[in-house]
Amino acid sequence: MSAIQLKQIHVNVQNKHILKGIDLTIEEGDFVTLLGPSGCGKTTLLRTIAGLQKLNEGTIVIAGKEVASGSMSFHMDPAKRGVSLVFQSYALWPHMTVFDNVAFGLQIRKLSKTEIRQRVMASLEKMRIPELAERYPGELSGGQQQRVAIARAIVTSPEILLLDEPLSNLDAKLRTEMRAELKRLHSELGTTIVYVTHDQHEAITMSTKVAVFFWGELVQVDTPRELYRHPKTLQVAEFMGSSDHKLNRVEGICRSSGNECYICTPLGDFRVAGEDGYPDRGVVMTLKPEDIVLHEKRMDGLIPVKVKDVLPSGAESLIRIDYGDVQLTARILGDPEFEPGRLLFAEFREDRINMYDKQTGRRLEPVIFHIKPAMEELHR
Ligand SMILES: Nc1ncnc2c1ncn2[C@@H]1O[C@H](COP(=O)(O)OP(=O)(O)OP(=O)(O)O)[C@@H](O)[C@H]1O
Repeated sequence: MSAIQLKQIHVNVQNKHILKGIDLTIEEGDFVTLLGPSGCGKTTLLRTIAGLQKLNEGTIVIAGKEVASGSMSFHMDPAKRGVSLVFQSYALWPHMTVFDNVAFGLQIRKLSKTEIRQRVMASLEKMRIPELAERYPGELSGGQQQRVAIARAIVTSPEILLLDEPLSNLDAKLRTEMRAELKRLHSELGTTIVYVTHDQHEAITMSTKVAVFFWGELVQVDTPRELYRHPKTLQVAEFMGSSDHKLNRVEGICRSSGNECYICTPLGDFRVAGEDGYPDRGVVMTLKPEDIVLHEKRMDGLIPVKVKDVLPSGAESLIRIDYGDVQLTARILGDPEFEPGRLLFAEFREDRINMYDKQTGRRLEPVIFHIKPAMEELHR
């Protein structure tokens, strides 16, 4: 049985159409991240699943039970949905100790004192903070407060945990640490997690599936690997590539030659399969900086490039290179001392290249990534 099924969800907030027909199925035990730029509707969707926001159209089914329906004007109380929500702002009670903050959800369920104590301490241990039980939130760091907020959310053993940008107030080091903690927690508890973030790296690191949003519409739902390697549209590719290093983007055109069709780009010509109805259309080729390998020695099949500059950032460097009028960025390990103007030889990882229809932004497939051998001469 699926943990959550969203069917054609439409939500208006203050007469603004925020969610526009969301269809999404989340399986039991999944860690699904809702990813998208600020304002695209991620939080609104999470609040709609939790029951804090009413929907206008569509249905939500949680663990086989319908909890909201636009057509029936049905809206189940948030407390009855079996979900627990952790907010970006922690929302801890400042006048209560950590123990009491975590115990709150159990006390209103009228459990015995012994059981409450045992469950609260187990939950604090899961978050590795049992020693903080008697402290007040004001005496804790941001990272510790976040752990308390998560301990409070898991103490009631919810089937589903909803997390709204829970790491955004933490510094970079703590964020990395908490990502690992959340991943561990997910595998230990087996709880279904729905996580909201606008951080691509965070989404790729933790999730079993990522749902990418733009302006209230879902554009791609995929495993992190598939999303990273094969973004379905140019918009998704550019959003995924914008987190740390700029995506290389090279324009080309599709041309027929006899029975074959080629995508001609300044970097070479790629033979296309299954796109014979495609001639003379504009194409955008994308390649990540890490998928360009730079060699110091000339070898067959490599493209000569000139170093523009080197941007070191500790363990790795970005090398900006020129090939004729085309400017590219390569990302390599280490801190090489390449002078501007130095000649290097670039190799493109062909299996990592994606091609998109320039007009519609849709990814072209299948494309056979076979560069014409004559390309170096052709494009000089
Ligand atoms: N209470 C509200 N009143 C008016 N507009 C709202 C309200 N809540 C959200 N919105 C609007 O709905 C849209 C989606 O907001 P939402 O918070 O869901 O986006 P988000 O993707 O989570 O963004 P962020 O990453 O910045 O939190 C935004 O344009 C926002 O301005």
